[in-house]
Amino acid sequence: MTEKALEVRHLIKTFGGGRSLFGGRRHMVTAVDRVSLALRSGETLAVVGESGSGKSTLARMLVGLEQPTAGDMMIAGQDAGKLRRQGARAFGKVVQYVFQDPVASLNPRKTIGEILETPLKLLSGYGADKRRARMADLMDAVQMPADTLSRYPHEFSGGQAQRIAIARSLAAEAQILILDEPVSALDVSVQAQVLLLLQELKQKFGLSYLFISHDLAVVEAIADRVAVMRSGRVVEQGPVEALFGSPQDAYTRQLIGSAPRMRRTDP
Ligand SMILES: Nc1ncnc2c1ncn2[C@@H]1O[C@H](COP(=O)(O)OP(=O)(O)OP(=O)(O)O)[C@@H](O)[C@H]1O
Repeated sequence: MTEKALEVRHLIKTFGGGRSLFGGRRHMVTAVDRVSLALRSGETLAVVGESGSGKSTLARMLVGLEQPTAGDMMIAGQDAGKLRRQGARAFGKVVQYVFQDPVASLNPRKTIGEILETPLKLLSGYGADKRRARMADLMDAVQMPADTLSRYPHEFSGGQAQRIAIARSLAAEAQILILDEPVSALDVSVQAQVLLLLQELKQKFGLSYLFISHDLAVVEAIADRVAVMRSGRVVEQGPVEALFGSPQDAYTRQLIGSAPRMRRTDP
């Protein structure tokens, strides 16, 4: 893999503008405003900021759920748009997205085995026996029992469901994960366990994480570097110790000042 897992340059996304049905001007929102940042291979880059600062829009553009208004996006050294045009298979083998609400992200009508089967069929090209073995390995990797595969999403707690969603994101053997508030819906004690699991998986499989969060305690526990967003802009970025130790920007200082702390979860 190239040195940079992800890179965006001067990325802009505006919503609205133009004329409404009734002829009035629609209010324009610049959700992402000339953002430049890079996720290096093997690191966790946290993007942090209050609600509405543009974090999710940034993540959604990277995986093609939103189209940028302007700017460049590179994924594993390739233009993101070009990579996506190669199809879901090519794209899914490079980058995966993990959602905030794990239970809602799993199809309630399918067993966990069926849920994992879909990306394995689409992305791995393995036969049935190999797929079964791979599913058992994935459950093992996320520390869930093998009988998980025959059960349904509603049978699991939020933390267990997020482990399963993480297993699904690993099925394609993509090395870049975009984690959009992956522990925000979980209790604090469960958050710590899932963060520890993410750290272990990152080391084991050589993953790179773009970790979106509004929670500085979580970010301090998991990130190598942090980018702070406010009103669509990156106001400060740097290594986690430097950013928390001596924040340069007034807004970063204010965010840190009002946040509870959490211990780091290095395995
Ligand atoms: N589809 C959309 N149409 C119009 N405005 C949007 C759309 N999506 C996001 N926005 C606006 O863009 C801005 C950034 O939103 P975004 O969801 O990216 O922020 P966020 O930091 O992820 O917040 P949250 O943590 O609440 O999700 C907000 O002002 C939001 O209202």
